[in-house]
Amino acid sequence: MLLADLIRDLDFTCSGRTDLEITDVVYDSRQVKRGSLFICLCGSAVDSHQFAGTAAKAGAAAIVAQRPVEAGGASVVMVPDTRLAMALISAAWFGYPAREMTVVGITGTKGKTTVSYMVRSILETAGIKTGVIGTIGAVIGDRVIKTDNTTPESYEIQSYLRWMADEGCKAVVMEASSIGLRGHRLSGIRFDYGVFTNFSPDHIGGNEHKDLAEYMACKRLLFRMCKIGVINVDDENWSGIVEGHTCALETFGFSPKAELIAEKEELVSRKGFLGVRFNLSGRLNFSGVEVGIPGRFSVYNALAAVAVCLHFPVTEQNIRDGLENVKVCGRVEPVKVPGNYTLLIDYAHNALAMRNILETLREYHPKRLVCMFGAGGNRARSRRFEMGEESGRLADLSVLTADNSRDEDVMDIIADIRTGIDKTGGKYVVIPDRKQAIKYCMENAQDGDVIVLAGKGHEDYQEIKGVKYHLDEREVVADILNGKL
Ligand SMILES: CC(=O)N[C@H]1[C@@H](OP(=O)(O)OP(=O)(O)OC[C@H]2O[C@@H](n3ccc(=O)[nH]c3=O)[C@H](O)[C@@H]2O)O[C@H](CO)[C@@H](O)[C@@H]1O[C@H](C)C(=O)N[C@@H](C)C(=O)N[C@H](CCC(=O)O)C(=O)O
Ligand SMILES: Nc1ncnc2c1ncn2[C@@H]1O[C@H](COP(=O)(O)OP(=O)(O)OP(=O)(O)O)[C@@H](O)[C@H]1O
Repeated sequence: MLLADLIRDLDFTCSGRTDLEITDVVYDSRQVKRGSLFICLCGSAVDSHQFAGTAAKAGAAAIVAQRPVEAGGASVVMVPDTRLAMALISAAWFGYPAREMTVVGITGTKGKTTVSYMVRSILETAGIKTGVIGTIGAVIGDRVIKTDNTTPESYEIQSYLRWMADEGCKAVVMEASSIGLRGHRLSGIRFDYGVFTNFSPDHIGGNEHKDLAEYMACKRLLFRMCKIGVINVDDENWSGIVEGHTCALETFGFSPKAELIAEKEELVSRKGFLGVRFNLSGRLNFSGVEVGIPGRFSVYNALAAVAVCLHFPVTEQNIRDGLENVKVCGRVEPVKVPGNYTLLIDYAHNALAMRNILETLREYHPKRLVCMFGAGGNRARSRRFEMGEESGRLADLSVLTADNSRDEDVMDIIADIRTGIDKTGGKYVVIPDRKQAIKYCMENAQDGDVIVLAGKGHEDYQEIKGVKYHLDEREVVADILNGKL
């Protein structure tokens, strides 16, 4: 592709030729080859403008920069912001794949992943092939490309969008993190729908946001990039989030002022199913809609998903089936077992997440709430005491085992967890081998128990002494049921 075609959407000045053939677009100098276009970025640790000369020596045909650089004979494209430039160049490089699909973006402090999967579940039930890009990875059906970030770098996003369009996806749902929005990872994409789930203090400090105001300002950006904003009006911050919006607005919530309203929600518990049931009114009139994810907040996530899906050719039955059967990999994910108890896999690996999940599950009044977990090695010790305290307080039985112990001895980690549990008088057993701990939970399950395997979620490995061993808890459960373990 010619440099001129790649940069035509940018506000730029160029020294050097623009009729050069570009062989690749890269933003890491170590990957530059002959004919590459190298984009200099100001990162949190490194300002890669310093590598422009090295990139030119390695054969880069052109360099994109936001300040003067030493670039040998390469053409230099000067832009005000190289991250914005990278998003626009990447979109051009991959042939504007977002234009070939209906694009949904989800922002908010909590619920982004869950709403994405709910939208996908409803659309795919209606036969609309849907890709997802978010915390779990770039996903089509069972295929997952793991991502480092909830909202990956713009180049990666555009490459996943190309993959999805080429695979015949008609829609794509993307988690739009505030950091991703701030860093122009989503720039150049015209979202058909932008969703706001909720807003609470999070991601402040360190490399993230300087304060709450900046966090909100970044979330706001989505509603200047989409055609229709779908807004939770029960969240007290909603008007701050849509300030300066350029999209049409649609609303959901329990509030009678919302356009899509939930009513009469109740918790539902039956074998292998923990969820919520509610009625929909306002734009729809459905009674007894069930969502297969526990917690009252599932109603909000479902409302957001339904509000989006109403814009697609979906039937009432598609909505009902999609919500009832939705599964989010590793997030209170039910695993089928023959016994009369419920087995869940969840990602909770700190005290707050553990409290959230255990309090949510307590509301279902299980016979016993059993929590199996460990804690990561080479990480803050306080986390272990706190997790021990939460599980000791909220679970009827804690099964202590290994997580990613890394370089530490698993028994030392468990000793710290026990210190926390001992404060509460909660019951526990210690089974350091994680597979054996799962087996113990299943073999000792009682009718009506809810058992949560906490910590691994969607991960499929266990890291011990520098080695990542394969461990997928779904496979472990299957092996136990098949008598292989
Ligand atoms: C603070 C931050 O946003 N960091 C992200 C950033 O890394 P960085 O700024 O540290 O990069 P850097 O090391 O300074 O390098 C800058 C540039 O120099 C280049 N380089 C470096 C060395 C060299 O020899 N040559 C060279 O060209 C690098 O390729 C890079 O382009 O760019 C990386 C690649 O795109 C990201 O993976 C990384 O996210 C880190 C992992 C991270 O934790 N980010 C968090 C803050 C984040 O983005 N979180 C959000 C929100 C999550 C949520 O809401 O739940 C997310 O979307 O994930
Ligand atoms: N609408 C909601 N309101 C409050 N809590 C929620 C909501 N949805 C999910 N949660 C809780 O937050 C946890 C994370 O949910 P989810 O992964 O969908 O959110 P996320 O926005 O993608 O979060 P993260 O950025 O932390 O990955 C869930 O396990 C659940 O406990």
